[in-house]
Amino acid sequence: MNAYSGNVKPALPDALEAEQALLGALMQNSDAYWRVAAFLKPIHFMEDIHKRIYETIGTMVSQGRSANPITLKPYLPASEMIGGITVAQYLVQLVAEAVTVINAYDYGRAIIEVWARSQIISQMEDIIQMARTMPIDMTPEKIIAHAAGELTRIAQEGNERAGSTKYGVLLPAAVTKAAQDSDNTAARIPWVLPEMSGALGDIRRGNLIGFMSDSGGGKTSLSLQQCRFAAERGFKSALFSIEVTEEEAALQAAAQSTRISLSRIDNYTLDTQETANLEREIASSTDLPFYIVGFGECSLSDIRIKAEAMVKSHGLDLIVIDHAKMISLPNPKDMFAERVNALYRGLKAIAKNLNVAIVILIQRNDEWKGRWKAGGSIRPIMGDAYGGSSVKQNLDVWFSLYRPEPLYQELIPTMPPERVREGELTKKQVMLGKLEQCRSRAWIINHKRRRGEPGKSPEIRFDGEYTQFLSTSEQLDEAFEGFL
Ligand SMILES: Nc1ncnc2c1ncn2[C@@H]1O[C@H](COP(=O)(O)OP(=O)(O)OP(=O)(O)O)[C@@H](O)[C@H]1O
Repeated sequence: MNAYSGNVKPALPDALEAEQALLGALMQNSDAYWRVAAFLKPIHFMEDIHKRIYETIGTMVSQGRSANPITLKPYLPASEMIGGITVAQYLVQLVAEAVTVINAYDYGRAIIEVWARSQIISQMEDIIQMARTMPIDMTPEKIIAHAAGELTRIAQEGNERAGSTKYGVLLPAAVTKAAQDSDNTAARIPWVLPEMSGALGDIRRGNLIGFMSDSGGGKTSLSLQQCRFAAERGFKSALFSIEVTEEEAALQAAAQSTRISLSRIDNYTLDTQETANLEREIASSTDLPFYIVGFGECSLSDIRIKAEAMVKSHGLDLIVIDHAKMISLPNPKDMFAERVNALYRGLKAIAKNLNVAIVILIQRNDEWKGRWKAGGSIRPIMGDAYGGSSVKQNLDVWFSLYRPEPLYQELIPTMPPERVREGELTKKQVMLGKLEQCRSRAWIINHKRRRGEPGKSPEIRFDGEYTQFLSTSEQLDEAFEGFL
């Protein structure tokens, strides 16, 4: 291929072809990006236009979009000329001449090796120059230290690029990091309720956490509590609210922390004491790093842009997104399940790239009603998720908030009258008994925990007046679990 010869240094001629072959392969099959993404960065490319193309491909693929000459064109200087053709024509040519996507990893390795060689050469030229001229503020020791530092930097890229560091090299670093993290309380964000930390472990940066419940189950309520709780401990937290307005969310958070009835705040029918408490809450929340970000209908890339801007401007530790069903799905031509998976993959990529924890709220579907009619349990299972249980693979932690009270309240009026023998209870009476048993009770059901034991289902409390979840030390015992 000779459409674009660029300014490759004669001593290192092979990078250009590898760069072209890799970009062509990535535009043929965007999934191949993940074979190189862990070690290859735009700066490793020699050609400036290749850096831009690779960076743009990375952004699009991370958002779950496919990257090809058509979709990339608006983000590149398409009409600019290179080697006698436009950038748009060059993209098409790269795809047409791509040999295979199977070798994407090898092309990536070839690119970074040429990068490392050129870095070594240029560092050595600087060192030689420094040793020859010996500037006034330099000593041989300083030159050696500088050279060692630069070579170590290049070598570290080498380790990363291999993507296959030896166990014996990796282990000491992993042990040191685990020890540092265990001492470093700033590395992990605690859950608002100790029962949740016990069942789910602390919240870790870079993780994508799925939080499922029925509509009205309490996702928004618990999320507001969580964000405020984390912010009080210095973790910068944001609720990306797609469903409720910023003002509604703020009032609900205030009801929780002041324990003023939410309906009284909503209607502003407050007594003097409540007004004073609300004023105190306003004063004490001024410096709290708790952000409520209102969205209309939005896409994954809207979320990425907002999150990135917030990370850059004031830093961010935790983002809760309310909720998955409100985000428009990428890749309209694909099957539904594949599109939902692309959404979760994109969210995971944002969490990892920005080093923030993301909690995505997941609406539970109504399939439990069919199970109940067939005599089954109404407890949430993974298949109840919007998008199905396959979303599990992109989640580091996945739990349900199970609050049976509103579910029984919904079912009981639908039950037909029934004749029973004297002394026996109708099914409706049995259900009413269950409803009484689960008033103000809720459970955290752990579906998946990448690091730790799954399977715990601790009980918590819900106080509807303030839409506030509270701690309890009780566990869901076997007998009660069967009963529900
Ligand atoms: N402004 C309010 N006034 C009174 N009760 C409220 C208010 N907002 C929420 N609630 C109640 O709090 C409970 C939990 O609601 P929440 O909005 O947290 O659930 P959710 O899981 O986020 O629901 P959805 O998915 O439908 O948004 C529900 O029973 C709801 O009726």
